[in-house]
Amino acid sequence: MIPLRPRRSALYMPGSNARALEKARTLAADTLIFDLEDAVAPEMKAVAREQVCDAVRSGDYGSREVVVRVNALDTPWGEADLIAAATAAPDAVLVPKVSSADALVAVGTRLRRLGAPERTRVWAMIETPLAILDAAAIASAAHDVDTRLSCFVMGTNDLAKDMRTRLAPGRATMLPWLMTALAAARAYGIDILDGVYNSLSDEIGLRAECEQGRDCGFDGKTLIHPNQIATANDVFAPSHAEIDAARVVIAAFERPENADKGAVAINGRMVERLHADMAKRVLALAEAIREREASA
Ligand SMILES: CC(C)(COP(=O)(O)OP(=O)(O)OC[C@H]1O[C@@H](n2cnc3c(N)ncnc32)[C@H](O)[C@@H]1OP(=O)(O)O)[C@@H](O)C(=O)NCCC(=O)NCCSC(=O)C[C@H](O)C(=O)O
Ligand SMILES: [Mg+2]
Repeated sequence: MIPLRPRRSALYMPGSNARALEKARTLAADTLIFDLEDAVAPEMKAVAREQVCDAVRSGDYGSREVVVRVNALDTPWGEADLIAAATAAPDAVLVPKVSSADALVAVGTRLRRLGAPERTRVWAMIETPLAILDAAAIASAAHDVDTRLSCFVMGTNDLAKDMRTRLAPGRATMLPWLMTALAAARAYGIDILDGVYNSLSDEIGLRAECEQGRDCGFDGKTLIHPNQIATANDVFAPSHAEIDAARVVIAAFERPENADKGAVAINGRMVERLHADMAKRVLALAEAIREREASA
């Protein structure tokens, strides 16, 4: 089976909030994003950087993936953030407001010169109009090993701001941009996470947006509050019915009588070998989730 990293739920927290960094050690999120950028006031940037790097170095987050969102390199804090992150060595450094592949090359090159270990990957926020227009070129940076690019993260709040778009239920205006970024990510073989849902207590609205994101093809959703984790984990995991159906499809193509067939009928539906590939991915994801939760 293909090894996969579950990223159903990626919880942001302000790096300046020591209580949140502490609490994250016990939360069920697959991914933790320690923010040094927009969630941190300018006068707290240095404190946040130190707290976040101490937290990363503590190694207290078990099987959760740990990501540090730095300030952009062209801000007063970006260089110091990268230096600190390179030493702390999180699973990934998330770069905000990326609008070109060159910006990622600059970050990847800087991380290498700073001696960041290879396992520290680079993730890119897709949250500017230029990033949407040049999404494929930015994603293609994943083929340049120097960039370390392995994941896109949608920044729907910044996108709405820059586009002057209203965030509305159903996200009709946002969908073309979400799907453009998604196609770019898939074309170059990287993961992609959906943007945040700003309401802290509307579980029905959150679930609907998670389901929309899953149906679009996102690997998971970025979150802002612990009470959003269970919903994202539930929606982005294969359901029992999907796991059972995947087993049926795989078994059908393993039968000797189907060895030379490209398509078979199962319960009145055409099933091709591409569906068996999809079914194997469903099982691999379910297994990866089981392993992550077992070692949390
Ligand atoms: C939105 C919040 C400021 C609300 O915080 P608060 O009022 O403290 O919430 P609660 O009292 O309900 O908190 C209950 C307990 O949970 C802990 N908590 C809260 N939020 C988090 C969190 N994100 N991570 C970890 N722990 C959290 C509280 O400490 C309480 O703990 P306890 O003491 O045990 O009771 C707050 O939720 C928050 O700051 N959220 C994250 C904000 C953030 O990081 N924003 C930046 C990313 S969003 C973005 O910019 C995306 C993108 O760039 C774009 O453009 O779209
Ligand atoms: Mg943003």
